[in-house]
Amino acid sequence: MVTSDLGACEWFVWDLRRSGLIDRGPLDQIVSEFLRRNPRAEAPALAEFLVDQGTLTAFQAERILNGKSQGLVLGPYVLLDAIGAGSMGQVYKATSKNDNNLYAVKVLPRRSMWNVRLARRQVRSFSTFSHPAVVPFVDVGTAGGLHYLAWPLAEGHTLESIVQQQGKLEPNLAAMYAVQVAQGLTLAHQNNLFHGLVKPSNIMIGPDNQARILDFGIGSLLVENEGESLVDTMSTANTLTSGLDCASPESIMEPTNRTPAGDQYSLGCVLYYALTGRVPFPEGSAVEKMMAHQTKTPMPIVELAPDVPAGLADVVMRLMAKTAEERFTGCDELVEALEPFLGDLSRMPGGVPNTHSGARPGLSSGARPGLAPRSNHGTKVTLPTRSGTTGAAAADRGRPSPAPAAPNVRTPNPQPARGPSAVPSRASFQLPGLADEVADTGSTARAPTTETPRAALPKLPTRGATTGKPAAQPKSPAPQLEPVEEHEGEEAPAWATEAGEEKKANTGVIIIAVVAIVLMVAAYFGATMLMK
Ligand SMILES: Nc1ncnc2c1ncn2[C@@H]1O[C@H](COP(=O)(O)OP(=O)(O)OP(=O)(O)O)[C@@H](O)[C@H]1O
Repeated sequence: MVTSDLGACEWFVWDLRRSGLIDRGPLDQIVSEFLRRNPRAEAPALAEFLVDQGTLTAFQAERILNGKSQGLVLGPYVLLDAIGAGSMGQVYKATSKNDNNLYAVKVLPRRSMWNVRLARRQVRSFSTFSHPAVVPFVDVGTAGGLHYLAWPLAEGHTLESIVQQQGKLEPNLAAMYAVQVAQGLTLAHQNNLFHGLVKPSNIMIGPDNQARILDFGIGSLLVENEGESLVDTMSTANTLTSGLDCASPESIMEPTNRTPAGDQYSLGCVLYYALTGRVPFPEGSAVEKMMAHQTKTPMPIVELAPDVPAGLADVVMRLMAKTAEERFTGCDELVEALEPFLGDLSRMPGGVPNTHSGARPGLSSGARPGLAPRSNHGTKVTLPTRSGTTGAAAADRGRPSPAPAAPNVRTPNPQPARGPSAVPSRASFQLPGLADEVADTGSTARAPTTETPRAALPKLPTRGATTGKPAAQPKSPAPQLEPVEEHEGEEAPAWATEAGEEKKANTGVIIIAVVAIVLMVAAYFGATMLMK
């Protein structure tokens, strides 16, 4: 097809070709067929047609209509949708051309400092073991000036969102999730990997009721130091601040001091949150929270949740001991300590996962072929085998439904048709119903996740609405990285650099705030020491 045949759709088709989403032959075939039947069609109509018949996802179509055709293919990953924005960057749902599995791909803003060699070493570490509770860090790369990290896509809802919506959990359910996480951590620790950022938003509860630890690998990379860290200091500061509610005292004093014992402390905070519906130190500024982790005892669990067994509350307090020596000798000992509180889990909706199974039903990508079998890591808990999976929670995270795609079209399309669009302009186009769903990488707003909509959350046993304060403080918008390193010869996708200028001013303020926080903490402890 020659360009002149494309009419008003010309720019869109050119951008689509440039995006790399679809091979040119099949694309031209589909477009010429569409224009033969709709000779006066504008770009939005063509985009809608491509979405309807499964060639593009709504996310991809909107990007291209808005002139953001680059960066939709990163290495082997074809971005399908935006999942959410964290402190380091934007996370996308993607499919890999290598294996057609679904992945969560975290894209760092352009020019952020990067040490791919260290990250690749991390990836190799995760290839040596496998556990149902560990979502492994499987890939890193750089494409089109952007750095990306990949994990298999985990289905379900984060523990944070479940507690925010449904309130504190039944003690035995909270204990079960803690056991699952502790089992995963045990194996990771045995493989010389710690997490470093354990918190409720990093625990995904699958439709099979299996807890899965997200973001494995990031914490280690933040503390790696071979002259340069993985990411620039702004990214590190953002990530550390976002994890403050569950940060261990020692990691607050020295951010590179992240250890298995620190993971225990953080898991203690997570368990406290699940049992009470609030984090241990919900009040105050970042500095006050940092000090509270150092010096204060959280409100007793029994005051917030009288039905939590005293022994279980004791386990949480031991996990949250101020010094590493006072905590458990390891997460395997923790599993043993939690075992008596599992109670009768067989009546749980959706059943209970068989924690001894190597299968990973809630991971979209499944187990990686060639992984070593899961080692015996001293787990003594035997939970009843689950009788069935509700599956409801997986609805919007599932694989793309087979689409009537054109032959040889590379990208499967999981998006249903969204109805007619009346918005003709390239600059403002948004497919109906998606107006606020997609955030730019450069945006400071936290985009919604692809979690099942709140109304459709699986009904987990809880103890009614949370009393007192809200279950979790709404997170402040994630500040973005200041570009610190120019990668010569790499073309930056437009969508990755937009709004960068606007954020430079904010970054300066954030740096000053971080420095001020550190100085205040130092001054506080200096004064305390002097008074003693
Ligand atoms: N492997 C994964 N599978 C499914 N969803 C994921 C995966 N990893 C991350 N997500 C989701 O992507 C979104 C953004 O994650 P990200 O880790 O960047 O931010 P966060 O954990 O919410 O915050 P922070 O960056 O402060 O830790 C979250 O909703 C998270 O649940």
